[in-house]
Amino acid sequence: MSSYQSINPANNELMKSWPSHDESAVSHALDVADRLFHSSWSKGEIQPRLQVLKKLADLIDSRAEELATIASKEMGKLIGQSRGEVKICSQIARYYAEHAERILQPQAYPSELGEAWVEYHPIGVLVAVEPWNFPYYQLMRVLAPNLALGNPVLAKHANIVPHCADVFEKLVREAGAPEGAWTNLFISNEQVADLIADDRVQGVALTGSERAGSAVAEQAGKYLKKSTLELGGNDVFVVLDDADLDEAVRQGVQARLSNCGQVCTAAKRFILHEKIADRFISQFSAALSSATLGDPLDEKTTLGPLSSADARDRLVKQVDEAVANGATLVTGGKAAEGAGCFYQPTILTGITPNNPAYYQEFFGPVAQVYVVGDDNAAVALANDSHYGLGGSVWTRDTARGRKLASAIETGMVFINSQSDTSAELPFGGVKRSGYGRELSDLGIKEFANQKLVVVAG
Ligand SMILES: NC(=O)C1=CN([C@@H]2O[C@H](COP(=O)(O)OP(=O)(O)OC[C@H]3O[C@@H](n4cnc5c(N)ncnc54)[C@H](O)[C@@H]3O)[C@@H](O)[C@H]2O)C=CC1
Ligand SMILES: CCCCCC(=O)O
Repeated sequence: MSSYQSINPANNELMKSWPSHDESAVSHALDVADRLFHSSWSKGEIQPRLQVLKKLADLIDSRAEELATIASKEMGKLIGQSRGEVKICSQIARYYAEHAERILQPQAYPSELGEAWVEYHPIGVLVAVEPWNFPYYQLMRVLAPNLALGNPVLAKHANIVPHCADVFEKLVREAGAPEGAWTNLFISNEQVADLIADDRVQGVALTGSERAGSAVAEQAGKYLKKSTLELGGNDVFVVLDDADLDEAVRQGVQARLSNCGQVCTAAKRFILHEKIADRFISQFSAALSSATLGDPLDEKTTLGPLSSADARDRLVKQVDEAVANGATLVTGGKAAEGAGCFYQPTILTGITPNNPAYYQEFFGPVAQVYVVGDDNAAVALANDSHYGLGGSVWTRDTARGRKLASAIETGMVFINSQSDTSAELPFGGVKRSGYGRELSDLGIKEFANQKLVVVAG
């Protein structure tokens, strides 16, 4: 039985099983990608590659509804949120089409040795290992900068979103990219490891769990290949005593329930100043528990299913364990009745450091709520985490917000906005949230040979 299956998590319907790629198919894909890297496509003028990105952005826009529906059916994202994901994918393609040539211009380095500059060259074939939660965006974050730079990519997508993986590859080819520029492979973890070990592969980008990140980074390290990791997060949503409470509640609900909470930068730990905590919890709980669970294709639905039965079962176990270890359930706390992988929006309070939940990421509609007495306590709690991805701070005093943003040990902090992403801004974290940055000028240089050239003076 193929390990790549399209199963609708809203009703558990098996829509399609996808055949895996065997050794000869993988070997062929690597041969073609490596030949492409050594061709004028990768090493020549950038503009032909940027034209492909422009065309890709237009194609995505023209097929947005079809693409959004495929994603919502395959991993349960609300149709409106899938439309938003498709939109940002064309934004990323367009951003690099318009800015990559400028970003990759040689950079002068004044030096006593003579005229010196750094050039940016592609390094070769990359492997991309990506998760199901943003089935197109996670692929585009690797494709767009590396197609602009000239690195061919072999992509291994999550096993539960093969239709998204397949349609993405077809779009890239339809946009004019040659065979080998982006190749989707329905392969096993072992086949990924073999690819990373191959001399023709120069790097690997992964987004996913710590478990996957650790395994892939270990293999990359063993074979001295560059890697970037974007892993889990346990991001804080800090509400200070002078915050616009209604706006903080409104965005807090979105930040926890969007994509059924399956977002690495979702608000997961709500840290509330004691002066506003009761009001926030009351409004937040009322709003969360009024979510409309249902088919993600129904515009009236405000909370879809988790991505799979496994994801739902993991969350059930995690919340039960948190309560068994002393957490208080304010609302929710159970899988929803009926078919599909639904889970009730949930709030947990009273989580003490000796509760396993204290350091755990809840990858679903489960909010951990903590109450603190001042800003220093908020920062100390925020930083008491194995993760360091994103976070947000809510206050009417921007200087106060800036101070906390700088003190919180993560890769990204938003003030008076839930975490977000945009092509021109770097994305990534520290600690066990991984390393490296995607998007922006930083993302396109992660897998570039930043070559120094010096003309002796
Ligand atoms: N940072 C993020 O955006 C995401 C984080 N996650 C985290 O991962 C957890 C579990 O979600 P999963 O879908 O199971 O993520 P996962 O980490 O298992 O899957 C991510 C990708 O890595 C691949 N993978 C897993 N183990 C691998 C290995 N040993 N070698 C090569 N490839 C491997 C998977 O097939 C998939 O393509 C979530 O609870 C969440 O904590 C999941 C999705 C996105
Ligand atoms: C809109 C936010 C995108 C987050 C992508 C992630 O979960 O890795």
